[in-house]
Amino acid sequence: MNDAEISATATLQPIHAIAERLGVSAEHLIPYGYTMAKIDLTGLGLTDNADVQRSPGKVVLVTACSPTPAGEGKTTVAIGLADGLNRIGVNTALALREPSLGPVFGLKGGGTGGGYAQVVPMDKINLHFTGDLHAISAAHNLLCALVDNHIHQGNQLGIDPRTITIKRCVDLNDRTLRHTVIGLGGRTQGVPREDGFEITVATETMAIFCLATDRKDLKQRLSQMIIGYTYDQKPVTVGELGPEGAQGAMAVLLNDALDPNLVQTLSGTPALVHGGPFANIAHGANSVIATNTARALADVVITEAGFGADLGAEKFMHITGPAGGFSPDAIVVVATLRALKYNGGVSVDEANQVNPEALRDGVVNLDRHLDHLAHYDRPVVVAINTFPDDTQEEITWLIGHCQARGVTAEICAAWGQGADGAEALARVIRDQLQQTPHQQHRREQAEQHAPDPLSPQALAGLPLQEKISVIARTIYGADGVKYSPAALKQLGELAGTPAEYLPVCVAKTPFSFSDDRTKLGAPTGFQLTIQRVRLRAGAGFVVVYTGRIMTMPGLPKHPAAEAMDVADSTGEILNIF
Ligand SMILES: Nc1ncnc2c1ncn2[C@@H]1O[C@H](COP(=O)(O)OP(=O)(O)O)[C@@H](O)[C@H]1O
Ligand SMILES: O=COP(=O)(O)O
Ligand SMILES: [Mg+2]
Repeated sequence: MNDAEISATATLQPIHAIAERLGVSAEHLIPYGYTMAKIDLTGLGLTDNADVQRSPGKVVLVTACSPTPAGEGKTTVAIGLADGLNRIGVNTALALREPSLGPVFGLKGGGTGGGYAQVVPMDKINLHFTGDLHAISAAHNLLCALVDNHIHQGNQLGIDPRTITIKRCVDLNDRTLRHTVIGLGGRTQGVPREDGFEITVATETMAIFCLATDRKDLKQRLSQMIIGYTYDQKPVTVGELGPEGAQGAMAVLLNDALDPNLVQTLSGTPALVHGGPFANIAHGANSVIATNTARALADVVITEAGFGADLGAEKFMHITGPAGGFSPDAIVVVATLRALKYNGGVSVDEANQVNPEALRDGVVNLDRHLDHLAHYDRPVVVAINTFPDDTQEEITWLIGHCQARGVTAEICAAWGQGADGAEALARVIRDQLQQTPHQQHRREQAEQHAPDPLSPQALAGLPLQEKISVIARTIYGADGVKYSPAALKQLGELAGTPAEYLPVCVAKTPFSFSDDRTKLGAPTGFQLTIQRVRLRAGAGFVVVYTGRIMTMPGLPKHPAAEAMDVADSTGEILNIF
């Protein structure tokens, strides 16, 4: 059976039974059908972030080596690991991102795991779910409309239309919308200007939705969003649009979405699935509201950061965690034989074949990710996500390679076997968590030692260009950083302002440590090229765009949409994966 058939034929528990596993009674649920709900944080008294910090659960971050275009199974392993931990008696919940329709109808497919390690009902979660992505798109597009209306109605703020920094959004891949001209048709049609679209998950509204700790913080962050600059180059914020700003109206559209979504895995593990930025063009983790709600309700929270550790895990450490007040108590790095062989120089199609030489050549990619993660002084475990074609010899070799460098490696067969396939990994993680000092103790320890250059506190103290240099050299293996004239000008405008010490969010290809997607493995002798820089004052970070990265993906030659359909008689969704 395929993922959708496994999901459709599974017996799901009523969502109130899943909530009860977290100690949440039905009165604090906002049902979306029988098997999905939002948790009513206000009713539950969990709206104040401080409530969470009292007795928080431990956090396990799932990251990966550099992936093939199909992805290497972080979501799948995260789900399997959570099922495995519950199976061995550890009270565990998941905190994951919700899928974007871009990949669902494009190349990669859904974001609900796979095989017997899925959050379900997979078709509903991958499509409209509880409407959050639509709400975020509407809130962001309302802001864009209010900005152009302000200019049309006399432009009292003196906004220079050529400097508007926000673009309209849609939660789809559509390259033809990257560059548009709006306001055509004469005096009553608005003021003509260049515009374009970003995919919703790349917008600052999505980033703010995922980094806000509560409703008040959400509105504060929204009000700080910079929408453009005046003719004398002063920043204009959302808070200046209209007498009270536009953040209130945006929050109205986001109000219902802000409560985290609750669903279940095929094994009945509670899963909070909420917010969805990608990790190549945004910060790549689910909402801190979902992670902190899960921390308040479970002993262990398994969460995932997108793409490889050079992207999602780095941003989790330096953006998501500090915003949410948490950091990982353990880190799981998903590795697959196919991804390592792909990094060893074979094509995606050949990567599933036995090829010890390519495996040996490509394992340098995993080694560089492990070198990076060692800087965070957390237990790191390699989870080998096994595929049907994998051979025991190559798996044994990889386990031995990891052990030789002092890193525990364990097989995860959750895709094919569900919780059964993740019990061994779950026992390894349980034992690691029992050994690691909890977050508070670790903070005390950190204060006694000189911080690692990649530690959140050390990196936070550096100005932007030094931050970029540390990340490029220490994580990516670059010899240095090259800036375009535009990037240097934009950095110059931020120098001397509070933005100069904000975290950086690197927008980069996920396939290479460099900004050239063809340089696989562990490339050396390269410069990281920064094309442009954008302040996201509401999200509280500065996005640095490298290489040719785009914030509106295109559809592939044969998008997944081509095979999709609905069964006439039953309305069943067909060929979604
Ligand atoms: N062990 C496996 N065997 C076969 N397919 C897998 C396996 N692990 C993951 N997949 C499939 O690979 C794709 C990517 O998995 P996913 O968990 O979304 O990866 P990531 O979160 O790293 O992008 C999904 O279609 C999933 O069903
Ligand atoms: O942002 C990317 O997420 P995945 O790596 O889970 O596809
Ligand atoms: Mg994923």
